[in-house]
This record gives sequence, C-alpha cells and structure tokens, in this order.
Amino acid sequence: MILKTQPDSRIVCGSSRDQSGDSFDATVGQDTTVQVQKLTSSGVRREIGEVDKQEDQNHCGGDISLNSNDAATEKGEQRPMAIDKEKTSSSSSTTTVRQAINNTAEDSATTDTLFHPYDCISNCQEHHDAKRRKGTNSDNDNKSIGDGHDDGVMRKRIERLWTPDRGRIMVARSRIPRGTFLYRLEAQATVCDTENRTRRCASCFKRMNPYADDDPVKEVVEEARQANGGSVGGGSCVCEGCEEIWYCNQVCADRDWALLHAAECQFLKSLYQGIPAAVTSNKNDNTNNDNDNVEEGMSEWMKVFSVPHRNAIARFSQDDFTPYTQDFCRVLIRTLTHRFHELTDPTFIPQGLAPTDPPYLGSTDPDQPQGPLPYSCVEDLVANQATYSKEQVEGEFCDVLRILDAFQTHLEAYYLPRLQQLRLPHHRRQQKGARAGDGTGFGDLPKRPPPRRLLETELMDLIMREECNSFGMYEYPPLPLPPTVANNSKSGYALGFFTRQYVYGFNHSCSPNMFHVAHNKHLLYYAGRDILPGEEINITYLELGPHYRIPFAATVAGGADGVGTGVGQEEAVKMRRKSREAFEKRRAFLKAHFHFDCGCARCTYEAALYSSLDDNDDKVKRMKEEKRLSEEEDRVRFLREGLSCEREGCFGFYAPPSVLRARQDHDEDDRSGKDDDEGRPGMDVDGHWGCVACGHRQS
Ligand SMILES: C[S@@+](CC[C@H](N)C(=O)[O-])C[C@H]1O[C@@H](n2cnc3c(N)ncnc32)[C@H](O)[C@@H]1O
Repeated sequence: MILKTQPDSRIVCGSSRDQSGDSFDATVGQDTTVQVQKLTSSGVRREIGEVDKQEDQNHCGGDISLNSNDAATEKGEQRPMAIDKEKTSSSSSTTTVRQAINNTAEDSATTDTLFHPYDCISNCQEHHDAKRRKGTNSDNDNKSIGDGHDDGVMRKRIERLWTPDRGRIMVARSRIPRGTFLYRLEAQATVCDTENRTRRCASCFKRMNPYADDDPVKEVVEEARQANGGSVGGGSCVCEGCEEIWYCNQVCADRDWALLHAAECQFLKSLYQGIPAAVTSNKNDNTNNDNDNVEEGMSEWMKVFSVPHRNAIARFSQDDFTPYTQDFCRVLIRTLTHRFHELTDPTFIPQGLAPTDPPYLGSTDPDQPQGPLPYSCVEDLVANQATYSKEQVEGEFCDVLRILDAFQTHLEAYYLPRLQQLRLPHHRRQQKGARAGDGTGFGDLPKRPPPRRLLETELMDLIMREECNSFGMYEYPPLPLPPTVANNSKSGYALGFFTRQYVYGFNHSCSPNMFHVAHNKHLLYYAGRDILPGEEINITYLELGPHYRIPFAATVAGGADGVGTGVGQEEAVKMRRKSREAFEKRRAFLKAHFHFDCGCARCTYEAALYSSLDDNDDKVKRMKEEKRLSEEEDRVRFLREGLSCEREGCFGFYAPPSVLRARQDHDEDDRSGKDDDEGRPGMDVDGHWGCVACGHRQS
C-alpha cells in the first residue's frame, strides 16, 4: 500500500472556540422541582446542530505547535450551583432524591403503568418506522442530544438531575421492578483490546478462533464449546491493508471497512509496524532511508508530521505504550473518524438510532446498528481535568494527543482525497480500478475542504473524557477457572467509549441497583432489585465479586458478644479488618481508574462506620458500637453481596432470564441451547435468574 501526500502539506488548525467549559443553572422551585439547564458551548440542551456545523466548517490555516503542558488546565470544569443538598445527598441505598417526583400522577406507579421494555421497544419502533416511511427521520438530525434523549417513555421513568458532589445523576421517576431488562447499548467507538485482536472480531466482537495454542484457557473453552455443539473459528480473516485487524468473516470485514477501518487502516499500519528510525530522528532529514519493510512512499508520507508526532508514533510501535494505552489510542482514533465522517459526509453515517431515540430501541435486535452519536455528545462528558497527575498528562496523554493529531493530518492529507475509492472494499476496488475518469464514478471525487481540526486543548479534553467514560467489556471464564484467570475475576476483551447518556449518565455505587453485562459489542442493562421512585440509579464501575464479597458485619461482631452468629471475637476482628481493607481498596481503585472519590451510599456508610470505630477507644463502648452497626449492616446485606454468584470460585453475577436470553440470542455458538453440567452461561433460561458466568441459578 502506498501512502503519498504533498511534501509541503501543513497541519492546519481550527478556529479557536470558546473553551470556557460547561455551565449549568440549577434552581430548586417551591415544589422541589429541580431544573437543570445547561448553558453550554458544547451543547446539550440547546439546538446546536446548525451552529456547530458552521463552526466546524470554519478552519483557518496555521501550523500547530504541540505544547500540551497547559492543556489539561486550559478547560476548568465549572461546577454548577448547588441544589438543595438535603434532597440530593444519599444516605441509604434507597434514598429518595426527589420526593416531589412521587406525587405526580404519571409517577404513581401501579403495576399497569410500569413499563415493560418490550412495550417501549415496539412503541418506539413504530414511531421510528412511521417517521422513516414519511421520510421525516431527518427531523432528528439537528436536535441536541443529552436531554434530547429523554423522549417518550424514558423521560417518564428516568430523569437526570444534578448533585454538587457527583455531577449528573439518573433518578427513577417510577418504580422499575427487579429484573427489568432496560436496554442494550452500543458504544460510540469500541475496539478489541490488544490481547484479543486476533480472538474477537473487530466488527461484531464475537469470539473467533479463541485462544492462542499455548493459552491454558483454550482447552477449557474449547471443551465447553464443543460440549455445547458450538463451532470454533473458521472463516476469520485479517485486513489486507494493515494486517493488524481481524474479523470473523468477510462480511464483517467489509462492513467495518466501509464504516471505519478505511480511514484508519494505513495509519494503524504505521502505528503497529513502525516508521524508519532515521525519519523519526531528524525533522530536516529529507533522505529516504528506506527500510525494506516500509512500503514505498511511507517515509515520505511520515514527513508531514513533526518530530514529536513521529516520535510518539514510534513509541507506539516500539511497544513503549502499554496495551491499555494502545487500545485507548485506537478507540479515540475511531471516535475521530466518526467525527470526520459526520463533518465531511453526514449521509454516510449509517442510519442507526437518532440522538433523540430512546436507547433501548435496538434492544430486540442486536444486529440493528445503533450508530454513533454526533460528536457534540462527546463534548458533554465529564473530563475530571483537575484529577490527573502532571506526569500522566505530560507523558502518556501527550503521546496520545500527538498520535491523534497526526491522525487528523492523515485524515486530511490521505483519507479525504481518496474518500470514495477507499470506502470500497479491497476486492471491489481492484475490480473497479477507481481511477479518476475511468467511468466507474468512483474516481471522480468532488473536492471538499477538510473539516475543522480539533485543537490540542480539545484533543486533551477528549482524552480525559475517554478516561472517565470508557468501559471495559468483559467476559467471564467458565468454571473450573483456568490457571491464568484464577486470580483475575474476569477478562476484558474490548474497550468501549460510551457517549450515550444512558450509559455514561449512571454514576457508580458500590451497592448498585442496576447491573450490566457485556455481550459482544453491547452492554445489557437490567435492574438488580426494585428501584423505587426517586431513587438514584447506579451501576458499578468495578468488580464487586469475590474481591469485595466479604462477610457482613452481623457475623463480624457475633459470637463473643452474644449476637449469636457463632463467630468468635478473634474471627470477628479479622473479618472487620478485611471489610475495611476492601473498602479502602475499592476507593483507591476508583480514584486511580475513574478519578473520583466515591461518594456512594455504601462508602458514605462505611466511612462513618470505620471513623466512629477509630474514635472509640473504650473497648466496651467499641463493642457496643460494633454490635449496633453490625445490626444496621445486616439490613444492607444486599449492598455488600450485590448479585454475586454464590458458587465457589465464580466471578459472575446473577441476571434475569430476559438478559440471559438476550445474550444467548444471536450467539451462534450457544444456539444449541444444550444444558451443560458446568452450567454454561445462558444455557437454561426458563424463568430463573442465572449467573452470567456459570449459569448457576440464584437460590
Ligand atoms: C461516567 S460519568 C457519570 C456521569 C457524571 N456524573 C456526569 O455528570 O456526567 C463518571 C463520573 O461521574 C462522577 N461519579 C460517578 N460515580 C460517582 C460516585 N459514586 N461518587 C462521586 N462521583 C461519582 C465522577 O466524576 C466520574 O468520573
């Protein structure tokens, strides 16, 4: 593959835009109605379509100099005015955030007003289809998203409020019964993680030839799959262009090519396969130090990048990047590709869910594309700028920023001029020839101006937003746990950057009421227990399985002081210590990975618990306090245990039959539906909750 561009191509930077950050105006009315209005440059509430399009078409010349030292601090997040703290602070898992909500007619939940997800789906589907038939689907095009999502049924059931300590929160407006399968969601951009690039299809994310020969997991998985009558591998193929991205079959390869991969293919190739060292070392070195492995023109092409850009690219290819940073880069490359498509050729964006469609529209059909949302959605995400260390910003983030900036150059200089040719699948390109004037139509390209580039400050914001809003997609190893995963609860296979409000909108809780499980390229959401009107809806950002499944305090304080659980004092102290360690570990994990101090109900409760014990030196008093707290904790057993699978060694959690079925549907490998002694996931979905990992039924 030859990459050529004008040697004098310059990197063009965009017109500067208001970077002052989002601001909110939150007021609490007499009736305790909380209105959160976004006054923002990046546009959630406002009708931004026209404005942003216009802005994005403006671009001005000018060399970009990469100096991102101050990028992280450029955009300070303005915190909105605090709303009534009493109404928003949560003290228990069922805290009513907004009492007034309960009293309105539409919220007084009776059984028949409770929504069943499939009712919603069919209603929305009809609405959507009707619009399509009338050809009015485009009426969504310029609508803002965010609150714009809240149409129809969803608005009645879940709303978004603001709290000063945890930002936007999602609150149930009516009861959501335990087990309700709420929706199936696709990310803005998803990539198979580095380890799974050859195991999972980069388009549908189904498992292909699953494991390397020397991987001990292979045997276990293979056996289980064969027992289920599932097929393994077959028909997988690698992209002919970069030879880095794998697909389960040619259809997936062609689909991904047309949607995304054409834009990134050559760039990924240079990221993975490297560029000649001589080119990276001297900006002014115009000699062609062609390395045999480098295709003709490649080094010429790389000269459009500045030395820092080339060095960053070289670091990626020399494995100076951790696998996670590589994945992180690729997911952002895909996000930028979507933006580029949106701005150069909106008709090209597949007709998936419109921004204003409720996200569960696609629930019944996992093959229905949900499509990426407009880039303005990304600008609505939290970035937690102040929480990153200088080293991280100036090191890893800066490298990623340079790679993303180089990718923008690639899109302008290489991809845009060849847009139509490149979108043809490889084999069709060969047939068509696709030369200008060859009569195929594919070579006659209209000249388009490149869309406005993202500035380096915007790129840095994007990187930070991805850090706070991406979710690992995990699969659960079958029992018995193979040695490689014995100490590792679950193994990630993909990284998804979620911009849909109904994913990123949910805050974390260490005692969640909503659960999600990854299935191929989707996340499936369901209510883990009854969610009451006014209750905040939370998911968990971390593994709440065995690592945190600790004995609850009723047993902890039992035995010796007469609570009667049979646990001796020594044992009780040990358990208490374990419980405290788990608390500290969780908080440290959330701080390190998601950049916030957890303020969930469970952490608030436990923090108070441990500090009251610390303060209490008197032994008798302390034991009394422990007993009191233990009894209290007993009531919140669920908070500790969640839905963790009870089976020894299993890291899964229980899901309702509808979710198990959804995982099974369209999963060719599991189609046989055979039951298996080891309880493979989704094998038995006859009305019982089962573990997503081992299939064990909840007792
Ligand atoms: C995926 S976003 C969730 C939505 C977010 N509240 C918003 O306003 O966009 C994740 C961010 O929400 C905040 N957050 C989520 N759960 C939290 C919790 N339990 N305690 C404090 N902050 C939390 C943190 O700033 C975190 O980085």
